[in-house]
Amino acid sequence: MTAPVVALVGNPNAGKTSLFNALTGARQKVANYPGVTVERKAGTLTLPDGSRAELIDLPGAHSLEPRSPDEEVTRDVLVGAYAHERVPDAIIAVVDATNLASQLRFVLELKALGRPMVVALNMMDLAERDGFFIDYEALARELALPVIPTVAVRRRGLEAVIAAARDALNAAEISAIRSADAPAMLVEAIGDMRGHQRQARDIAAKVVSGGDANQMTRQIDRLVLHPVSGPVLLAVILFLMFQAVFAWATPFADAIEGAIGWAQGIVMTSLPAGPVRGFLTEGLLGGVGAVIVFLPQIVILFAFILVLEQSGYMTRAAFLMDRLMAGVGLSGRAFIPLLSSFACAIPGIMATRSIADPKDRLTTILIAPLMTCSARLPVYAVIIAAFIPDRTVGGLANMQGLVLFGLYAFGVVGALAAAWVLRLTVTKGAGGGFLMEMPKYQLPAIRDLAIGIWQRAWAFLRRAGTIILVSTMVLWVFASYPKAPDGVSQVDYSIAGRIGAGLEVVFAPIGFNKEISIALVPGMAAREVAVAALGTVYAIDADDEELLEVELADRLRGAWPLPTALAFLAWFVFAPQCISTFAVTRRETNGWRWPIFMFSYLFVMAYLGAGATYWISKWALGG
Ligand SMILES: Nc1nc2c(ncn2[C@@H]2O[C@H](COP(=O)(O)OP(=O)(O)OP(=O)(O)O)[C@@H](O)[C@H]2O)c(=O)[nH]1
Ligand SMILES: [Mg+2]
Repeated sequence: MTAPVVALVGNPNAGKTSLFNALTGARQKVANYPGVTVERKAGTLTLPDGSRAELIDLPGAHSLEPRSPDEEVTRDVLVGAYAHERVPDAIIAVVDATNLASQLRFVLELKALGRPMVVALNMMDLAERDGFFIDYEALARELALPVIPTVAVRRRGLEAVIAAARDALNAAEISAIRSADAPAMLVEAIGDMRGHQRQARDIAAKVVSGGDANQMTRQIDRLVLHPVSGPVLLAVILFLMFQAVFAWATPFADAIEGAIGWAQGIVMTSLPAGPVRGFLTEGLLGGVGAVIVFLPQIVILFAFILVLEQSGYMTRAAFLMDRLMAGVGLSGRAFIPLLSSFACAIPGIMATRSIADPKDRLTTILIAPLMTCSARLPVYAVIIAAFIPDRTVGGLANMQGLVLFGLYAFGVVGALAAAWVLRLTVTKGAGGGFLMEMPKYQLPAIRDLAIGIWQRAWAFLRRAGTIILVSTMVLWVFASYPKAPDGVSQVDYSIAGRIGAGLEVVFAPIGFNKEISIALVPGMAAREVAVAALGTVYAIDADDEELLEVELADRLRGAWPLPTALAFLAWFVFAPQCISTFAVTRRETNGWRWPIFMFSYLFVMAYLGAGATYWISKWALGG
């Protein structure tokens, strides 16, 4: 017999994924805002008798009538709309105990599907904190379902949930359920929306007493959402974040840099000159090493983002930005996907599945790459370190941090401008309103934070060890051969140099030299590769001593005029993203049309942006 399938279903942000992770040992993304999970995820649940079940985590939904692509997934899984997938044999309905009154309706709807079901009354700790008293035994009687109080993040109530799920599976004649006509049950389940609503209200009135939903949350929000103090607070938080990225990272980055230099020294003294030594010092340590130096900055940036996500602040930021976003025809819903794009555009584009309106969603997908993904941080950081003085301005702000903040801001402004134009042309249509429940505030759990940071750091290092390493290796070969005769620059003479010379024709008008033109190509594989590529290209043309003594930033400072450096930064603010972004755009929009459009418009924006930066700064500097 195949293992039975159990699905976790419930309203957004009720704690389904937290429960899923606790029950299966998975580490799927959990965050304190609705719409985190947008696809079906499966794991294995071990039942008390040692047998196994497949546990499925689903996107949050409000009902079986989907309002957005992610809610559609939930409905389709429940009714078995996917040919290759079995209808779940049992449902664990996850309910946020502090929002029982509004979430019970969905539970009643699910119950009408006629599948064996267990209710996990989650977030009981918060219900207690807010002074609710919930008579869950009475609730079980009213629903005629087992109700288990749980605290997913403290692993409370897990055994009871598993036991109840097993009982539900055992009691049911599974084969009979499997053959039941799920779509017909669905029609019936949705049919009685009004009745469910009334019944939900009646039940909640009977079993919930006391409690002031979210009193603390309301008090904090008075400050955080205030028309004046709200935006000020948001600006302060963002300012601190970018300052910290430079200020706190420096000692760690210096240590990593030191270690790389030390390793280069060892390789040089212990290996004879030749391709192996060349690759190790110029490609691996000079190239990939130049990227790894930015690990501390990535970690700091993510620590900030994770704390903001977990605390519940992110949705408030979305709310504060809503006016601005509505002004360019975006819905407030677009905020979270755009915010995720600061990590990487790929999860950002996936997160647009929680946007109901198709044109709204398409616009958000198209502008997501303009949000500065973390892969661009190394690019910005190396140029800033080389060209922007490490000075304090106005007594408290570090200039490098300010410039970094400015670059992120440019990306956002570019995105808003692009959205505005798109909304008037290609994705014309009415914008949606702001429909998003505000999550309760919570202190982030240290363990979750640590896991989140570790996952990001590890993902970065893995990229360095795979895609960045391979691209750098290829580039090193192309830039090292054929061998140049004495007195001729190796890079100029190499294959990469000749390709670069060809590209330079295109890029010279915006101030780019041959080395930059070479670096842009592998930079398409992953942004950081541009840094690795510059590291490698300049290392190949440096002699041994120079390689050991001079850091990449200093080498760039010697080689580039300031307008070129600024144009290079501007290019990366707008430039078409990596190949993976186009691949995911193709998947989410079902075709090549939109990814090609995306590439083209970003290319034009980057070219014009970099060109304008180059010529204006050249003129301003009197060149
Ligand atoms: N205090 C407390 N917090 C919880 C509990 N369960 C989940 N959380 C928190 O609630 C937030 C939402 O949890 P998720 O597991 O992402 O919720 P979800 O139902 O999967 O949300 P979507 O995927 O957006 O539908 C996170 O910040 C969790 O840390 C709980 O029992 N008690
Ligand atoms: Mg989830």
